[in-house]
Amino acid sequence: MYKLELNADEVRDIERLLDDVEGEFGALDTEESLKLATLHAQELPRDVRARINAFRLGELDGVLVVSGYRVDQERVGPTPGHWRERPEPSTSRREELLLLMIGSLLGDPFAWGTQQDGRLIHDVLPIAGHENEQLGSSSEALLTWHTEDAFHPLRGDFLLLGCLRNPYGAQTTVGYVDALELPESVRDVLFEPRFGIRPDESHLAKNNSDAEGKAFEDIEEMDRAPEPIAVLFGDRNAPFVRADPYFMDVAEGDDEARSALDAFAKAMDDRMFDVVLGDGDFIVIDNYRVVHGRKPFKARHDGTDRWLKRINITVDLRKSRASRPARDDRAIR
Ligand SMILES: O=C(O)CCC(=O)C(=O)O
Ligand SMILES: [Fe+2]
Repeated sequence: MYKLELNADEVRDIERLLDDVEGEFGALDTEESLKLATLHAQELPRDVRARINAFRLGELDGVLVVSGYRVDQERVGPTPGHWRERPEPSTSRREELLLLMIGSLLGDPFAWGTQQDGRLIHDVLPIAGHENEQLGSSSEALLTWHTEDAFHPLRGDFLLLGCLRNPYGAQTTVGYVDALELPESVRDVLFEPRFGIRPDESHLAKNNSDAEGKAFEDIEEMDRAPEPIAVLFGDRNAPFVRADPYFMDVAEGDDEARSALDAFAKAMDDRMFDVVLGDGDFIVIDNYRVVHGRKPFKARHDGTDRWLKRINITVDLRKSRASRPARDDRAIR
């Protein structure tokens, strides 16, 4: 993990930049705002930009934590009980803007029409009733490690989380695929398209307000008949990963693929480590090189719970153009 600890000058410069530009933005999830965020990202401190660029190019390892930014807890106010109930206008606009600017140094933010009602900026917080689900909004269940949106060919290249608060130190888990020592025979099988990944539950109709339309039909189809894909791809010696074992299957009778997947999952389980995000920490996860999850914790549901902001970043918006209704619509539908 690469830790970028902002020094006092950098924190001051970032605060000033936010002060100077915040007023130029209307709603943050418009094309206009995203364009502006890309421009203003170039005014972040030089060393911060240099490190994020090195990260983008894969020079650093696949997890970057930027810390030192301070969150005004009073301004942010109580953690909502549901992502639908987040304050409007947002009380954490500055943090959302900083998240978008960091993301803009890596690529372009995009949304899913089938997740959190198509919002660009997600709220990750414990929801009463979801305690034991395989969802970011669970708490008492282990959120098993995964590639973000592993089931989808248009999944993000990078995942960014900005931590507003985490009073009880709930642990995010992270694991590097290139740290795994796998027998050659297992590696061979993992490079073959013999694994199906079903959509995780955040994309299901029941977890969205309005679940009509083609996008949800596509999700249903991916759930019914997931396309066989390879778990490892790219360079044989430093492979990329695409996996979400909780939602994975192999063809009936393909015992070789089943045992390769089990060996892979076991090797990854053994190498996962914890990252506790603190107030004002921003974590960037390379969604091709690293898997992530979250350990169980006890939610309070009293306005003091852990609260993260989340965005997905693609390095090539054009890949999803046919799945977005308009050039300036960032949601895959
Ligand atoms: O809560 C966390 O630390 C991570 C949750 C997660 O998997 C996600 O937000 O994609
Ligand atoms: Fe995730």
